[in-house]
Order: sequence, then structure tokens, then C-alpha cells
Amino acid sequence: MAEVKEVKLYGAWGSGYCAIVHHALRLKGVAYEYVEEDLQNKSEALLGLNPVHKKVPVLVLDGKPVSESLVILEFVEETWKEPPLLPEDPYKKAKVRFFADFIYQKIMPISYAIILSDGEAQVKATEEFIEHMSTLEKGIQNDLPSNGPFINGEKPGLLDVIVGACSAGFRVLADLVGVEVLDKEKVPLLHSSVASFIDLEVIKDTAIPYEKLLERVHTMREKALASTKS
Ligand SMILES: N[C@@H](CCC(=O)N[C@@H](CS)C(=O)NCC(=O)O)C(=O)O
Repeated sequence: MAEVKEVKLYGAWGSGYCAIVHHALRLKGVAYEYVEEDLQNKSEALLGLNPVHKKVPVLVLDGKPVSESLVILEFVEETWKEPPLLPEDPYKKAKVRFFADFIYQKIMPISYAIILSDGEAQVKATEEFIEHMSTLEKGIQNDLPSNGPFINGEKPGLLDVIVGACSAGFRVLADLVGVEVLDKEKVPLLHSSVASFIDLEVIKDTAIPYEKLLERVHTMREKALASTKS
């Protein structure tokens, strides 16, 4: 691909998927313009750039869009090589992709279930979430051994970018259910990855603000619960 001149990211501040892309671009030192979308009133530009899913994030390279955060991450990794976010070894690379997919398929959807439910259903969803976090920790420890502080080793890699972007989300979930979902004792490597990631100066102003997210989640939750009761 020819050298990219203009990079634009269409996103929304509370979206973990968008934070993932922000953080990857920041780590690679890519200069880009950010466009905040109102997801209740999507712009014509966004609908034109992502006509299939009509979702953020969308990364636009000299007018050409790439959608879906994991696809965008792979694109960013191949376009801007340094610092690498994926290991060189093909087997390890496959494992990183496997665990990234596990987070997307198993962990992320349950966080919405926790937020939007109550009582017994919420307890069950929380237990499932914690079990998946533990499975993830064990799998990573086994297949991608690291001395930390990141899953990727001394420097953050793709899995650190993904769990790091969920930092505020983990705190909000813990607040909602009164259970630490990122327990230092139970998931030490995930805990260390997130704690080290949010300490990186380069991602500080693109991290999701916890207080604002907490407020947003309470509003979403109240609406969802009111509609199931009415
Ligand atoms: N699989 C997509 C998910 C993106 C996604 O769900 N984006 C949400 C914001 S967190 C969105 O744009 N929602 C608007 C809508 O569903 O209409 C990805 O990984 O990029």
C-alpha cells in the first residue's frame, strides 16, 4: 500500500472498541484526526463509510475506510510496523489472535449482560464473566508466558491494547456488582497488564474516562430495566 497521508478515526468516547484503535495508533505514533460521532444521530459520513454495520470505529486512510476494530488493529499493525504489537513467531501470533477473539466473543458480550440485568440474572452473568477472565488468564499464562508487566512482556502488545482499553469498563462493572472483576490475586497478569497500560503517558488522553462512563452506564441501565418492567 502506498504511504498513507491522511488518517481519520471516527469513534465515540464511551466505546471500548474505539479506545482499542485509539491506543494502537498512539502506541505506533501515528498522527490522526479524530471525529466524535453521536451514535443516536449518526452522521451521513459515518453511514457512508460503514454502510454494512453503521458502527464505530472506522479508520479512514486517504478517504478509504476500514471497519471492525480487530480488522483495524491488524491493518494498523501491517501499515505501521514499529513498535510491533504482535509476536513474530507464527504460533504465538495465532495464540494472540485466538485470545483476542475469546475476549471479543466471550467476555465483551457478558459485560453488557451484567450492565443490563438485575438480581439473579446479573449474579449469573457476573459469575460467568469472572470464570471467563480466569480462563483467559490461565490460557495466556500457559500459551504466552511473560515476565510482565504486560502480557506481551516489557512492552505492550495487542492483547494489552485490548484489555487496557477495558480498564474503565472493569471498574464500572466492579462498582455495579460489588465484586472485583479484575482481581489481582485471581488474574495477576491481566491485572498487571491493565494497571501498566493505563499508566502509559501516550494513551492517557484517549483512555475512557471512568466517572463519565459510570454515569452513562447508570443511565443505560435505568432505561433498560424500566423498559423490561413496563
Ligand atoms: N464488532 C465491532 C463492534 C463495534 C460496536 O459495537 N460499536 C458500537 C459502539 S461501542 C456502535 O457503533 N454502536 C452503534 C450502533 O450499534 O448503532 C468492532 O469490533 O468494531
